Amino acid sequence: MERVTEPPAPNPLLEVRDLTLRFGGVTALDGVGFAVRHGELFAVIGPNGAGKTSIFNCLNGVYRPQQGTITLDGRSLVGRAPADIAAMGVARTFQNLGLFGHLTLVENLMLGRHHLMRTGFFAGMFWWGRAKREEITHRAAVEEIIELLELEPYRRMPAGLLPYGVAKRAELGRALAMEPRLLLLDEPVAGMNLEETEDTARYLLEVRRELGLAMILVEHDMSLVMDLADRVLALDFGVAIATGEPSEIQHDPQVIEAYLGGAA
Ligand SMILES: Nc1ncnc2c1ncn2[C@@H]1O[C@H](COP(=O)(O)OP(=O)(O)OP(=O)(O)O)[C@@H](O)[C@H]1O
Repeated sequence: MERVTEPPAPNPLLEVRDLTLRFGGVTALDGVGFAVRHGELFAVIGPNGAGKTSIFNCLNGVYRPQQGTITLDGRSLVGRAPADIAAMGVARTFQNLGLFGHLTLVENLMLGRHHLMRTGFFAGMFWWGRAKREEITHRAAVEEIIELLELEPYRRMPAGLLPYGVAKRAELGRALAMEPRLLLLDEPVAGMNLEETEDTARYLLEVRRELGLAMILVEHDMSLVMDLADRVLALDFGVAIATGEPSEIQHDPQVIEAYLGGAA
């Protein structure tokens, strides 16, 4: 299997080099390197077990790689706790929803902004005016996201009662409420029907257009990846086998072999 390494990109937002992660005898990631540019929609593809989720877990501090470097605007992420990495601007949506079912959609989005809030509960008791002003600012930011994702009709509904496609969109909203610099999208259309998938594609394009946010997409739906991504990294058995624009990746012999080999 031939390994690819990208030539260094000028001023990338995220730079990953030589990332290696092992679980006992299993090498989940084997010297993986790639860079994500500011505002780029970057996709990671690969057959089951290729290492896609492991990359996300290394990026957000859930797993600590044995080797390699990860930098966000030049600052190292390796060894930091997930909460610190989130505070540095890396947000993630989950394959299984990460919403609080008994809280309303607005409350879930407000929670997404928690780390941006300066006034804690006790300070709020003494500095009531400041806390109130802060809440108004955060409310306004949340309302902008609700408008961007066309979630107005569901504002006061408990998240647990939202239809599936809407709940996934609400989760995207919660991640956006964190005002991230890099958004990790973990299978955003898993379990969706065609209409919901098309809607999600539209919202993701809208988010990129409106917010210019860099995103990494892990997704099994190849047509979505090929439609949305600026560039794609293909993994197989933890090794980066190709990086390039969707049209190049689609015709890459190693990528075709990885997928067809898996299906045979
Ligand atoms: N916590 C863990 N303990 C042991 N092995 C693990 C662990 N997490 C992942 N692995 C192994 O690492 C390899 C990569 O797994 P990973 O979940 O990253 O792949 P994936 O590409 O996300 O797969 P899928 O598309 O099925 O979600 C697999 O062989 C998997 O069994």
